Amino acid sequence: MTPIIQVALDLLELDRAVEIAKEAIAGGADWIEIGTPLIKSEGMDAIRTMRKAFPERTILADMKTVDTGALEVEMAAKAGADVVIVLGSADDSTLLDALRSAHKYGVRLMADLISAPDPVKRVVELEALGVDYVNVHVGIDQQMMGKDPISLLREISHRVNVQLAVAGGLDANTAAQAVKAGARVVIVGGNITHSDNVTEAARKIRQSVDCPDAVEICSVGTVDQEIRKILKEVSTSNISDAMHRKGAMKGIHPLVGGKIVGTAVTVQTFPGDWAKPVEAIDVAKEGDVIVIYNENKDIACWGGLATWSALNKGIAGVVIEGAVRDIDEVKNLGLPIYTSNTVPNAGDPKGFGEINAEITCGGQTVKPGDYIVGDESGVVVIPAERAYELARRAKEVYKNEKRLFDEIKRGGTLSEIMELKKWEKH
Ligand SMILES: O=C(CO)[C@H](O)[C@H](O)COP(=O)(O)O
Repeated sequence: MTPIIQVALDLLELDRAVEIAKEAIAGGADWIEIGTPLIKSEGMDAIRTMRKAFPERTILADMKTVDTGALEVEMAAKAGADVVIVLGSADDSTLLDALRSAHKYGVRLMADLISAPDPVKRVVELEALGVDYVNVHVGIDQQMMGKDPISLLREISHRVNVQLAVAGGLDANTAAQAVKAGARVVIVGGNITHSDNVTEAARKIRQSVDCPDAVEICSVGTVDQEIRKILKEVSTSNISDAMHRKGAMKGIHPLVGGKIVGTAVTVQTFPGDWAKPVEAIDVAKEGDVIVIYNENKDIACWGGLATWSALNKGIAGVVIEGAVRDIDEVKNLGLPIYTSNTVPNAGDPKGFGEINAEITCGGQTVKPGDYIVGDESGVVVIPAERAYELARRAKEVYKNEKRLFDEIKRGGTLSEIMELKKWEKH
C-alpha cells in the first residue's frame, strides 16, 4: 500500500495555509491537516475554507481533543473534516463518546499519542477501543529537546494492527525510516510548510516515502557537531528570537567581521593587563571563542601579535568588552573580532585575573563552554545546557523566515502576510 503523506498546516493565517496546501499537493502531499494553531486562530472556519478549497481531498482536523469528545468531533465533522484527531491520553469515556459521534457523522478518528505516559501500553488500549488510526507523535517542543518518534514507532508497530500515523519533525530521511518502520500515514509539518519551496520539499518527501530503500540514512554526528552545524546556518537574530530576546551582548560590535560559532573560553582581566587574554590562547582548543572582560576601554588587552597566535591555534574568534589595538594589522589577518572599543595603547602583562571563570561580557553572563555566535548584527551567548534546544528553535525561526521572504518576494508585504493588525494587542 502506498504510504499517505499528510501535510500539517500549523500556521495562524488561513490564506497562507490554503496557498501552502496547494503547493504541497502539487509536490505530492495527499491529505491536508488543519493544525491545532490554525484551528485556534480561525476556529471551524478553517475547516470550512479548506473543504471548499479542496473538495476532493481528505481533510483532518487536529482538534487535540481531551474532553467533550462527541461535541468536538461533531463540530469538526459538520465543518467538513474527514478525520478528527483526539488525544490518545484522553480518558476512555472521552474517546468512546468521540467514537460514537464519529460513527454518527461518518468521520474517522485518529488518536494522537503525544505525551501519553505509557504509549506502548496505550496504543494497545486505543486499538481495542476501536480508533481508526493511532498517531505516534513527538510534539514540536519535545523535538527541540532531541526526541524523535522513529524508535517509538519501531517499538509499537509489531504490537498492533491498527493503522499507524507518525509525526514529529519528519524530513525526507526520517520519513523513509518511518515507512520502513511500519507507518501508513506520514505527517510532515515544518519541513514542508516552512520551506521556501513547498512543492519541492513535498516532492522530496514523496520520493522518500515511495522508495524508502533508496534513501541514504545519514548519521547526525555528536550533539556538539549538530549544534555547531545548526548555529552556522542560523543568524544571531534568529537565535535572539528563539531566546525570547535574551542572550544578546550590548555594546559589542564587529571589528573584523565574519561569522563566529564556537564554545567560550572565558577571561576576566584587569585594566590593560594582557597576560590572561594571551595565555587563554594556549588554553583554548581549535574552534573555541575567547571571550574577554577587561574593565577598561582605554587600554588595549588584545592586538596584532595575540591575533596571529590565535590564528595559529585555530581559534574561531574573539569577543572583548574592552579595547583592541593594531587595527590595520588585525583587519588584514581576518580573525573575526568583536569588541567595544579600539585604542592605540596597551598595558602590561601583570597576570591578574582568571581564565575559565564565569564572567559578564556585554552585559551577559558567559560560562566556559557556552556557545558564542557572532555575525554582523552582534554577538549572542547560548547557555551550554540549553544549546541543543535553542539551536533547534533558532532553526525553526530561520525556516519560518525563509518562507516569509519567499512570500514577500512574490509581492506581498510583511504586515499583509502576517495579518499584523489582527494580532495587535487589544
Ligand atoms: O501536531 C503537531 C504539533 O503538535 C504538528 O502538526 C506535527 O508535529 C507535525 O509537524 P512537524 O513535522 O513540524 O513536527
